Amino acid sequence: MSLEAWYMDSSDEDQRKPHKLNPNQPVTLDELKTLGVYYWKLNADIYETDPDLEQIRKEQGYSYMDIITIHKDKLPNYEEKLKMFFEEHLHLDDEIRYILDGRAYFDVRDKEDRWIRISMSKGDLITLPAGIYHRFTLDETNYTKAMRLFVGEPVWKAYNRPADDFDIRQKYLVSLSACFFCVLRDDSSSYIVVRLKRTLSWRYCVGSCCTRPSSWPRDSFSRPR
Ligand SMILES: CSCCC(=O)/C(O)=C/O
Ligand SMILES: [Fe+2]
Ligand code: NI
Repeated sequence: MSLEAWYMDSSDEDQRKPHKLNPNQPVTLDELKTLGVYYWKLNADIYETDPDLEQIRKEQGYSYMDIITIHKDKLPNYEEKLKMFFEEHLHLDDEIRYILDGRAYFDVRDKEDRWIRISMSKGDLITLPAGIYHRFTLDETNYTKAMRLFVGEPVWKAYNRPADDFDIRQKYLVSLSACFFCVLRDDSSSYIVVRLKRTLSWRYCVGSCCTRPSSWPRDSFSRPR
């Protein structure tokens, strides 16, 4: 099964509840991709030897890895950390998390500043771009075990909102706007537009709109660095 995401209600009830709207307003992987959020499904039963995970780590340069267990009996300063994780914040680097067991929610802001809740369970690997406002919470099962990946030495520092003056935040906002060729591409599938897109946009666009080379599978969410 694929990952599930939805727009959140605005109730102050327990953060661990799903907080779906009524009726539910789902968010697709393609919509998440336009925010710079990428997703892979892996086999977490074989994470120690998984060639697919190895390939992602190699391609994306995720040289650092550790495992965090978030449970009241396992994580020192559990309550304090959960509170910190649920404060709206950004990081200067991508946040890459692979759920090995249990469940959790990542909430991200969309372009209109609405909260999207991403439900993560065993086998889900997600990347949140540097500069995106987000937060994390356990769900009502109160347990998850996650692999944390990082390019180079990890920097865990979180900057709580407001952090709009940070360069990384401004860069992220720029990356949200689609380039001319991508707008053209989405409006037309004619041969000439597809050719234009292939020859120009991937080379020059800095946006999250055109980050997938044609050789990559349609359902792959990998992106070149
Ligand atoms: C599943 S790891 C804990 C959450 C975290 O590290 C973080 O930065 C949330 O935004
Ligand atoms: Fe683009
Ligand atoms: Ni974070």
